Amino acid sequence: MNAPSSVVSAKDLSLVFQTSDGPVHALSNVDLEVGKGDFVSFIGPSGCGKTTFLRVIADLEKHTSGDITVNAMTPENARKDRSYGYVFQAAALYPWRTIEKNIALPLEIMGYGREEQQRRIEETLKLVNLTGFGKKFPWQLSGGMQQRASIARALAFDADLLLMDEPFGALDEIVRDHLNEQLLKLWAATNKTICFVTHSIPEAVYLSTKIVVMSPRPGRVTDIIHSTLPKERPLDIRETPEFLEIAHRVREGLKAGHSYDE
Ligand SMILES: Nc1ncnc2c1ncn2[C@@H]1O[C@H](COP(=O)(O)OP(=O)(O)OP(=O)(O)O)[C@@H](O)[C@H]1O
Repeated sequence: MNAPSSVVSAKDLSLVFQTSDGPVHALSNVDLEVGKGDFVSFIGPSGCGKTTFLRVIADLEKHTSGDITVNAMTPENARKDRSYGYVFQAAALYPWRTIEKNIALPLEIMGYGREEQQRRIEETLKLVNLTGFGKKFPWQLSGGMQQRASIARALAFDADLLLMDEPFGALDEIVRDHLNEQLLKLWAATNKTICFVTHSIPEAVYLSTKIVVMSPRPGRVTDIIHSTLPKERPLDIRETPEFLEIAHRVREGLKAGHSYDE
C-alpha cells in the first residue's frame, strides 16, 4: 500500500533497454517512496539510471516490470493530469521567444486565457527573482538566469511535483551556490515535492531531505539517506560536522557502488 502522502511510489521497478549490443539494465529492482514536500536527490556515476528514473516518473519511458505510481496514478495519467513540471539539464528555452513567451508556451498549449497567463508569468518570474526580465530574449540573460527562467516555466502551471535533471550542472560554482540557495527558498515557500538529479555530493547534501545513492550496471539504489539537517540552511551549513558526516556517507555509498563493477 502507498503511504497516503506518497507522491512517487516505486516498487521493484526495473527497466531494460533492448539495444543492438544486448539488453541494458538501466533500472533494477528499485524501491522508493517520495513523500509530499520531500526534496529527493539522486546521485551516482554516469549511467546509473538517474535520468531514466525521472523519465519513468514523467511517462517519457515505460518500465519493464514492477510498479510505479505518481500522485497515486499511473505515470501516463499523472502526465495527462499535468502532475509535474520538468527542468532539463540545459535551459532549453526557445531563442526566438522572449522569456515571458517561453513561460507562456505550456500555458498556451493548456488553453489558459491571456490574463491568467500573464498572472502566472509574473508570479513565477517573481519566485525565481526575474521580475522585469520577461521581455528579454534568452541570449540577453546569463546562464544562471536562463536556468531560472526554465524553472519559472516548469513552475508556471503550478504542479506539485518538480522533476529537475542536473539543472545547474553547467554553471560555475558561485552561481550554482546562489541558485541552490534560491531553490531551497522556493521549495520552502511553495511546498513542492522535488526530485533532483545531480553529480555533486555537496549539492545533494545541501538541498535534500532524502538522498538516493545509485550505482550502474545494473542501475540500482544502494543507499537512501534521510537528512538530519534543519530545513533552514544557510550556505555555511556545509562546514558543519553534521553536513560533513552525511557527505561522508554519500561518498562511501558511491565508492561501494564502484567496487561492485570491478
Ligand atoms: N533510449 C535508450 N536506449 C538504450 N539505452 C539507454 C537509453 N537511455 C538510456 N540508456 C542507457 O541506460 C543507462 C542509464 O542511463 P541514464 O541516462 O538514466 O543514466 P544517468 O545516471 O542519468 O547518467 P548521466 O549521469 O550520464 O546522465 C545507461 O547505460 C544508458 O546508456
